[in-house]
Amino acid sequence: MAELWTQMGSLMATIMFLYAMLERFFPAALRDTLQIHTQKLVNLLYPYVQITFPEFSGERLKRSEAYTAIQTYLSENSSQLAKRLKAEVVKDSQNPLVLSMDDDEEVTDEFQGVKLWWAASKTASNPHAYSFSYYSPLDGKRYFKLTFHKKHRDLITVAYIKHVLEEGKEIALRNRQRKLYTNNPSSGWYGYKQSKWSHIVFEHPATFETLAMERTKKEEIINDLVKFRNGKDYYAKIGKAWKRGYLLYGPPGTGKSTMIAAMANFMNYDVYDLELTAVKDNTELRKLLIETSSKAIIVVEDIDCSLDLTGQRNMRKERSEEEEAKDPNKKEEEESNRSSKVTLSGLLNFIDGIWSACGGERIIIFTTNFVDKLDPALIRTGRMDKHIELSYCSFEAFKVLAKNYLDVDSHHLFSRIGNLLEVTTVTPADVAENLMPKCVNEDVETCLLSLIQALEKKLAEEEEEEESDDGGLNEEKDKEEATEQEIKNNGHCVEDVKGNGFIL
Ligand SMILES: Nc1ncnc2c1ncn2[C@@H]1O[C@H](COP(=O)(O)OP(=O)(O)OP(=O)(O)O)[C@@H](O)[C@H]1O
Ligand SMILES: [Mg+2]
Repeated sequence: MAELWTQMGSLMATIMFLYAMLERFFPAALRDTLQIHTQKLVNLLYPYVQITFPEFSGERLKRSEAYTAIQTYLSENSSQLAKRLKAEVVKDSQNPLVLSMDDDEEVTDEFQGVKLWWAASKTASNPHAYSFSYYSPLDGKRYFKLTFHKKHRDLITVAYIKHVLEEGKEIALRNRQRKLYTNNPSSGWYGYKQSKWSHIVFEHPATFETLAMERTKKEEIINDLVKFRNGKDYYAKIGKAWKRGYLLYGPPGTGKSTMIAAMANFMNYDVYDLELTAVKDNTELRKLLIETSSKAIIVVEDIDCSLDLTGQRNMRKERSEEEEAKDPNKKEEEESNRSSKVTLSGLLNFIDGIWSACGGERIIIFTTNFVDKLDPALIRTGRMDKHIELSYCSFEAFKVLAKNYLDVDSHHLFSRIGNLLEVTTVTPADVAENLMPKCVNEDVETCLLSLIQALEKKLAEEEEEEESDDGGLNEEKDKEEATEQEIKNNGHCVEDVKGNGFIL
């Protein structure tokens, strides 16, 4: 291919030279005719179209998104074909060292049976140019050049370039280092380089495989997520924003937070852990939403506690004057807290208002220990599309934990554990804690026996509790019977303020 270009190049140069000569020595009328014929000759001899994609574009010399996407696409798809590669350290990537083709290198690609050529090039640098900018427009600029036969013009300019840009962005997203974000208090939003969200690298190891849960339930959730991920066109067709809400509910330690991590890992999404109590008002909530990216899970943990802000504020009002005199700054701070209010309607707007559609491909998850406490408006279908209950440890869930912690699929103690799990209410967190070897040499049997011991203890406690509850009931019953008897014997009975019956 390179040789072909060289030959073509010299031929073109010759034609151009002849054309310049003719232009100089021939009259205008003849020149026009010659120009038309020269162009025809050029088209005949050079049937290729070239498109260049410069690295920097626009007045502010912003790095072109198209260039970055093409570079990523070519690194993944064609870099193994290139003979000369360059290695670059890329920030925020899972694989920090990325290989791409070097300057003046060339690779081929194929699209729907059509062959195309990509070349990485750089314009000659101007030694006399002087600019304050590191990427001077006058200096050597990098660009990609795409060459293809003119008969495929429509296919390439529309479908192929779209495919390359989309694929490039998709690869970059796949290879990126995922982040766990948390919202900053708004007092810090306006400082130098301060943003609304702070982040760290998201590295939670939970997966659906390690999640202790019934297999059918797990599969149902996975299928739901897959359907959502592939549903871009479907959501567009039905005119619905591309987002989905999950409500995870259940007692503490049943795996709600673990499931969120497993979902994020499965979907390859970032996680935005929204601390509602740090959000001043509905406007701030909206601003936070706008600054989330797509392919993200927005989480509000313990939604029942987060929304109960008014109660907390009323309590603050009751600070004594003495305390305020001691610390006037604190008073100011509390005043500002008092003025902060995220309302239920603000939260509902956050979930499915008009702004919530920006960005797309987002999952919103609420967690709670007390599903009955939530306002029905918050969790109605359409808002929280799927309600998932995480409950006490079943035998099936135990088997997943045994595999995770002890690497065993079966054991003669399993049936005893199964029987105990049927009659006790113990969380996967408790089971996991007991399965964890306490010392280096602890074997499987010892760990399982320690779990059995813990389960038996829990069962005994529950039985004792039940008995004492029954005892209480019986006591009450006896009291009632005695009162009735007294009435029969002596006359009327009224209750005092403490509820103790006494006889008139
Ligand atoms: N279903 C589960 N599968 C695997 N591990 C679990 C599961 N449930 C709990 N665990 C273990 O217990 C620990 C606590 O679980 P997790 O934080 O997910 O519970 P939670 O339901 O979010 O509790 P809370 O309501 O208190 O926030 C986890 O670190 C994990 O090791
Ligand atoms: Mg949790």
